[in-house]
Amino acid sequence: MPRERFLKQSLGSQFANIKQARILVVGAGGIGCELLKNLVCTGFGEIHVVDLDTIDLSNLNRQFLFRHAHIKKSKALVAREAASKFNPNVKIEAHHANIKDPQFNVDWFREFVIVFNALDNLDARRHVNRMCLAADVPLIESGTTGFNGQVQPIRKRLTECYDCAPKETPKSFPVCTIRSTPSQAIHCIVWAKSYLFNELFGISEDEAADLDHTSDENNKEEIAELKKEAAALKEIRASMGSTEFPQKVFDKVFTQDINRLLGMEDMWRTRKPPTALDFDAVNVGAANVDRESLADDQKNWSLEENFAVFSDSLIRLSDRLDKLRADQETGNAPPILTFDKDDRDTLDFVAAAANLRSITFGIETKSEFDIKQMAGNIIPAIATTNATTAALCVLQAFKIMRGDWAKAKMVFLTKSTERVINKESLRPPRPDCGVCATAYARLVINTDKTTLESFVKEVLVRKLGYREDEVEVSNSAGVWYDPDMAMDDNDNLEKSLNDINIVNNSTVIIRGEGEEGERVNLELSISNMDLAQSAPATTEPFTLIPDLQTIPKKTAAPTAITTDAASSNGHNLPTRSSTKRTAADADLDTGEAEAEQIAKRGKVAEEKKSTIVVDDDGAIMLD
Ligand SMILES: Nc1ncnc2c1ncn2[C@@H]1O[C@H](COP(=O)(O)OP(=O)(O)OP(=O)(O)O)[C@@H](O)[C@H]1O
Ligand SMILES: [Zn+2]
Repeated sequence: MPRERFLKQSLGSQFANIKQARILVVGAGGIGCELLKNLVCTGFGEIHVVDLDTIDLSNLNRQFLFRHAHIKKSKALVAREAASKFNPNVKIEAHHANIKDPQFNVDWFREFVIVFNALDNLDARRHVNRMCLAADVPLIESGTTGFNGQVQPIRKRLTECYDCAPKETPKSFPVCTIRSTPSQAIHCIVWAKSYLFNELFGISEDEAADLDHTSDENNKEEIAELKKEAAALKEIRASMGSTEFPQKVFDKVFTQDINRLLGMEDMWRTRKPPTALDFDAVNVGAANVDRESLADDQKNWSLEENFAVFSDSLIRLSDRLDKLRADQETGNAPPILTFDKDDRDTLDFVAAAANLRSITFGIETKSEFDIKQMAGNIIPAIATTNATTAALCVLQAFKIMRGDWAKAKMVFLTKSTERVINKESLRPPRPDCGVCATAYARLVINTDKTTLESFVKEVLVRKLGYREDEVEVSNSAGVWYDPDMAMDDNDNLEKSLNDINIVNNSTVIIRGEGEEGERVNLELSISNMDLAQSAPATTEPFTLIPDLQTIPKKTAAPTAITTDAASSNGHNLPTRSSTKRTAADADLDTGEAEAEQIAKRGKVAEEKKSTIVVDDDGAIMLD
């Protein structure tokens, strides 16, 4: 069959392995669709794809496995149907589910040769990272933001895991900035979306993720006032549906609250004070607004136009909530509305309210189009970036399938006039990573005579400094001791290590805390003292090799770097290393080292100023 012949020609002896391989793709979105197509065309034997979502109109421009007729259908199931047409020899299993669901347990992960992440959020990425570490399966992590893409191969013990490097988390804003002293359009957008919208139609502001309450303690008085303001707004919510409702809301947030703030003179010593708006004055002007012109979402609306959209969307949303209430079955929680950038009514309200607030604070207003990007944390997803990143994932997978981890690389795609694709060598695991760090030692001990109790008390507590009530002992047969099994009623304590499968040449995992906090995991390889030929002479009933005194402490999962909420869509690319690396270390060097590498690769085409390098994994780099 020609398809197989071509694949054999391009992949050589590796094709047989690829044909047998069972792999997992998590996410069937922008990268996932491209990846699935590549993997299917490459002939991977069995591909599982997991996605929890359904297809949306806005996915169709880049998630090319989906068509208009598929809107509202499961991404995973449609992706399977569409991708299997590329190569009927490949078995594709689709799971319309959350990868965090319990059926996708460690044993399930263990069945795959490689796992590919094609996700869009930190939480799911972290989960898959942990599962792959636990199952000891290689993971190829990938992500894109606009023109930037990144691919990171991850292997337990060998490379950094996803959590070894700090990750960007969406920025949150101090409550006082949002509620009292905005100075940028984004502050007013967050106010409209997370405060005003939620107080009127949703759940209270305390739940909003983009509000940071850490400095509340230092601003106790102002926070108390703000709580009163919110309570007064809740009372106004009760008059929803009445003809006075829009004016009541407007008066409250654009007149009374602003006047209260103006009364706090200290606040405006170094800042430009706001100007309260007057409902009647603006209302008169709004009568002449040409409603047709408001359809243009790239235009900056005037004060009156914002007012018209504000009042109109307020009525539309109130009617919707009223209808939901009327249709509600008794006994259920009261219905609420949630902001959705693609929901015209909610977007109109947030855009107009944000702009009216900007006007009161003398901040430049934004078009509805811009506000949609900022409120929805949208970064344009670029089909070409996704396609290139997916292709780079497969190239890394080939190396991993060959077991050639020395050649596997972290790959970066950037919008650059120099080199578009850059690579870095993979780094070893961070020794104190809260997720993947593990300490290793050999324990020579008499497994017939030592009981679990003396193992915990002598080796773990006395020798290694673990706390008896904070340590867990497990091996492939299960957990034998953990803090919830109190010393007194753990039936295993009297058993010998042999009896609980802690035998010669087996591995025991220790997790837990010492006096100074949580320790990285400890993996002990057991040698039975009677059988161990090299057992050193000792007065102790056991020997640790090396003679560990303590186990390093875990650090918290690093999330130190934050990014503007308006410029992150949760793709959350790990940042490219800023540390200088030696020529031998990195593949990015210029000068002699690079010339040597290029010469080695041997396939250099030079044309005036530009250089094309065909890398050993087939990637073409354009200088
Ligand atoms: N926990 C999870 N389990 C399974 N699939 C997930 C999980 N979290 C995210 N996904 C899926 O990962 C995919 C990521 O794709 P992508 O980044 O293109 O996002 P999108 O939601 O399709 O598009 P956009 O966010 O740009 O509108 C999505 O299809 C999403 O449903
Ligand atoms: Zn790690």
